[in-house]
Amino acid sequence: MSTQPRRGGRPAGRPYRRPRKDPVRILAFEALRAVDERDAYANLVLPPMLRKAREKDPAEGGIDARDAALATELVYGTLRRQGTYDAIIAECVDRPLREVDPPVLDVLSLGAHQLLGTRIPRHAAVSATVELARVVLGDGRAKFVNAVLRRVAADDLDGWLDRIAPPYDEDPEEHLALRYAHPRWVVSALWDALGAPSAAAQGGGGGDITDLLEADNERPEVTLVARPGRCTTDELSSEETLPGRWSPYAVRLAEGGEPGALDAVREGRAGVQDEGSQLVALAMAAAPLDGPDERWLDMCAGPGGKAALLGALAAERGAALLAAEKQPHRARLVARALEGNPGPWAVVASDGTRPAWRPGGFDRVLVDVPCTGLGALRRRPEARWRRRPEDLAGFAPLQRGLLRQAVAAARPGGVVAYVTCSPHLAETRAVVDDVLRGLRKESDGTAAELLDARELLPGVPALGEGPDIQLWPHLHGTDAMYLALLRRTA
Ligand SMILES: C[S@@+](CC[C@H](N)C(=O)[O-])C[C@H]1O[C@@H](n2cnc3c(N)ncnc32)[C@H](O)[C@@H]1O
Repeated sequence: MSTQPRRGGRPAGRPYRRPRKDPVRILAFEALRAVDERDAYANLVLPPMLRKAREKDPAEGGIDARDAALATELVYGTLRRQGTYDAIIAECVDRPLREVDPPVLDVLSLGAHQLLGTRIPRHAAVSATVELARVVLGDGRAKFVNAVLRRVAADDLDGWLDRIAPPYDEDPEEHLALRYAHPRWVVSALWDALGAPSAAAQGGGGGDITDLLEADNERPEVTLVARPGRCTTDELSSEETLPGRWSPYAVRLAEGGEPGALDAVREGRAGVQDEGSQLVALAMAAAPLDGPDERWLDMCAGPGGKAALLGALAAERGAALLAAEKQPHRARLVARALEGNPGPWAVVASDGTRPAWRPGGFDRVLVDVPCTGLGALRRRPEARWRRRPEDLAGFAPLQRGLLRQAVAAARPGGVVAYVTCSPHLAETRAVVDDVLRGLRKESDGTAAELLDARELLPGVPALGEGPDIQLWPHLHGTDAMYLALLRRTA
C-alpha cells in the first residue's frame, strides 16, 4: 500500500479520524479567547463557564469537580506565565509571534503550559493540545501546533530559562522577569517598593524579590470576613477552615471551599475579603481620635467590601457611614453590600473629587483609590501583562485629587486612611508626599500630618520603617495593600 501523502496531507489509506473533543481543554481555550479577544477578566469569565459545564451531562461535554480544577489551573497558569511562554514559543516558530493568529497562539500557550508548568506527561500534553487544535483550529493548523509543541517539548522550563533568560549577574531584572513571568517594568517597580532585603531575608527568612515574585504566581487562599456584630468567626469555622493570620474577623477557607455555600455569606453577614483589605479598614477604624467619632466616610467604596466592614464597625460604636462611589452601578453594589448593616449608613453615587458633602464634617475618612492593582497579581492572572507603565500617569492626578478631597472632608483632628492595592511607589508614597507638600504651600489653612500606622496593626510583623505600611503576599499572605494614615491638624 502506498504511504504517499494525499493532497490533504493525510497518508493514503489511513482513515480519517474525527478529533477527540476534550471538554476541559475546549473550555480552557474558550476562556483564554475571551480574555484575549474581549479583554475579559479570567476570574470573572471562568466561574460561570465552569458552572455551566458542571451542570451539563457528561455525554454532552459536562465536567466534574476535578475537571473544573484542571481547567482553572490551565487557564490561570497559562495566563500568568504568558510572557515567558511567548518568549519560548518565539524560539520555536519561524516567524514573529505577532504574525501568528491569536487563537493559534492561545492553543500554543495552553500546550506550553501543560508541557512546562504542569505534571502532565509530555506525550499527553502534546497529543491533547493537538487534538484541541484539530477541534478549534482545523487539521491544517493543528499540524503547525504539533510541530511547534514538539520543539517546546525538547526541554523543560529550567532548560528553556537557561537558554532565553540572561544570567542574573548580567541583567537581574530581565532574568527575574523571564524566570518568574512578570513584565520587566513590574519587577523593577516591585523591587523599588520592596527596598533592600530585610535583615530577616538576609538571614534566609524570606522577604526578598524572588519570594515576592513566586508568591504572585501562587493562587491566594480564600479568606472570609465575619462582619462584627452580624456574624462571628466561630459561625464560619469548621474542619475546612483555618483562623485568620492577623485579622480577628478573618477565617481562611481550605482549597475548594465554597463561600457561597455558607448561610452567613449568602445573607451578607460575612463576605469574601482578603486579610490585607480587612487590616487597612481595621487600622482606619482604630486610629486614635480626640473628640467625636460619629461620622465616617468611605470615598471610593465600590464594590463595597471595605464599606461593609466599616459599616459594621461604625455601627458597634454608634457612628454612621457614608459610602461614595462614582460609578452608579458600583454604587448599587455598595448598597447591596451594606444591606442589613445594623447601624446608620447611606450610599451616594458621587465623584469624590467634586464632593457631594460639606467639607470638614467627617471624623474618619477612607480613600481607597483606583490604581494599577499591582498588589493583587495573584488574583488576576492576566493583569500583569495588560497593565502598562503609562497607566501610572493616568491614575496620578486622580489619586492626588481624591486624597486632597479626603483631607478636606475630615474635620480638624479627624483621620484619613489613604489605601491602594498597589505597592508601586508612584501610587503610594509619592502621592502622599505630594499632597502633604501641596497642603503646606496652600494658604487656606488646611494642614495634615502622617501618623504611624504600624501601631494600629499589633502583632503584624515586617511592616517596614513606617509611618506608612506596605503589606506583602510573601510576608503576610495578603494582597500588597498600602496604607498611609493622616491626621488633619487644621
Ligand atoms: C480600589 S476600588 C475601591 C474598592 C473598595 N474600597 C472595596 O473595598 O470594595 C476604587 C473605586 O473607586 C471608584 N472611583 C473611581 N474614581 C472615583 C471618583 N472620582 N470618585 C469616587 N469613586 C471613584 C472606582 O469606580 C472603584 O470602584
